[in-house]
Amino acid sequence: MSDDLVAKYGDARLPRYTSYPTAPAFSAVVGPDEYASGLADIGRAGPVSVYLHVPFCRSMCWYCGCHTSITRQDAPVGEYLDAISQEVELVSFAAGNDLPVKNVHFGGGTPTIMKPKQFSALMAKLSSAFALSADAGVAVEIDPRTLAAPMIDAFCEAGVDRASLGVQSFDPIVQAAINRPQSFEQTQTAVLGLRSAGVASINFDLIYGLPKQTVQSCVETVRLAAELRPERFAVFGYAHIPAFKKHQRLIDEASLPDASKRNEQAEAIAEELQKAGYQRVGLDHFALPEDQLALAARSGTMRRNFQGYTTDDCDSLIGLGASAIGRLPKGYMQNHVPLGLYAERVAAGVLPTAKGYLLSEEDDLRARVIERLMCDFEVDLARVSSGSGFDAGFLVERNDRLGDLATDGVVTISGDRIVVSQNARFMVRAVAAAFDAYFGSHGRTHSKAA
Ligand SMILES: C=Cc1c2[nH]c(c1C)Cc1[nH]c(c(CCC(=O)O)c1C)Cc1[nH]c(c(C)c1CCC(=O)O)Cc1[nH]c(c(C)c1C=C)C2
Ligand SMILES: C[C@H]1O[C@@H](n2cnc3c(N)ncnc32)[C@H](O)[C@@H]1O
Ligand code: MET
Ligand code: SF4
Repeated sequence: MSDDLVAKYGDARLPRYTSYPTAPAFSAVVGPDEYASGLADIGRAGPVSVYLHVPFCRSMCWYCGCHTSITRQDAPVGEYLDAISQEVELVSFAAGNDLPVKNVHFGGGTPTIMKPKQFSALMAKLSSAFALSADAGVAVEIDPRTLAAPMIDAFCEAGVDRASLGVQSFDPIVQAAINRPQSFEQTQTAVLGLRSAGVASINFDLIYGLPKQTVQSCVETVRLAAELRPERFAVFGYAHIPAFKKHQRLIDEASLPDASKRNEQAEAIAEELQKAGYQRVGLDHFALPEDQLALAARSGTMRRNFQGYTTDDCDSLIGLGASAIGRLPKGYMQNHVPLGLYAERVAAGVLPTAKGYLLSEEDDLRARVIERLMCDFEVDLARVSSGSGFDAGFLVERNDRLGDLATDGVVTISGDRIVVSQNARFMVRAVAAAFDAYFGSHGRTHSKAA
């Protein structure tokens, strides 16, 4: 790929397409009533997944783009868990209390900030409020610095089978520049503990493009991380959005690598992971060849949702907790972000839905096209549109952005198939954007995250 094309499509401020339309399109058209009616309809649509957001951490990582707040005390966490428990009741009431649940995902913030008893109580609450299947998948995002042995026992008891650990970088110079000291031993202890509890799939999150990060530093982090043999890696480009995330102002912008250095780091990480036996999956994930995600990627059954790439095949996702996003067949819904407002709504017996988006049939078709592109780097428009009442050909006609991408060799279009060129895969978000009817219309810039 020429440098010109990299500059034209690779460095654009493009969404990561964990949903279509993307979150900036959400508005107050979806509120508690709309959500309740959607919940009343899903009982018959097959099993659902549940995402629970735990928006607390013990200390602030300066790069963090997640919805979280810092607390040294335990009381705010306990009060929040009471609220989430009430929300479970409200959702269960609206959906009918026999809603089949196949997957549970605890994200954050830092779910491991909960006491083991609090975690077990929350799992018990889910079991009583929903028809939680005995072999339900349970995944937890973990900060290795706050994972203690009793919590691992509670995970074992609850059937946790997947864990995602925040690693980011093992380089002490980078760690100091992002306020996230974390020794190799802390991460290793967490991995060994989780393995002995039978957790079958472990993911590490890594970030490149951090302050003071170099290619060499990235490569060393990967070498150390690969020694611990997690099944998967998710590798994010640092998204610097100080206008939204005030604490990112603590990061010295002069020490941030520029776009070409970021690309070099991303490539070096990919190369090192592949040398260590990991396969590239989607835009930014890597997995051991026998891992479920790698299998799903090879068979074209991988999915993309708010948690990134996934093997979760449920059509609906119930989001619980402040800022949590859910998806029902008719659209997306997001809960209030401020903790006080969230808790107040729930205490008043009202679903804490703040905003969302109702999908038109055309949106639904575009969402499926974009999901296949992000997962498979190709899409068969005829296959995706079959049964939708649309001839997806209209997505290609008069599509100037797609035409440009084809002229530039980023994609090839043959009949109904659109294929992203092998050496242009890192530009897949630009291809997805060519199918995004709202691209550029929300007046918000997305991150430079590659
Ligand atoms: C696990 C941590 C999370 C990451 N993103 C989210 C969570 C819970 C969810 C989220 N973060 C933002 C939004 C947009 C709406 C808002 O209320 O601000 C949502 C739904 C803010 C945000 N985070 C990133 C960016 C670029 C933005 C805002 C700008 C935009 O909408 O594009 C970057 C970012 N956050 C996470 C990752 C992995 C990531 C970039 C690679 C984690
Ligand atoms: C959930 C995961 O998201 C990643 N993460 C959190 N904040 C950012 C950001 N600003 N840019 C890129 N990645 C981020 C971390 O790797 C974390 O572990
Ligand atoms: N908070 C955890 C960590 O940073 C999990 C990933 S970030 C939501 O380690
Ligand atoms: S990266 Fe994880 S631990 Fe750090 S502030 Fe964000 S949510 Fe908390």
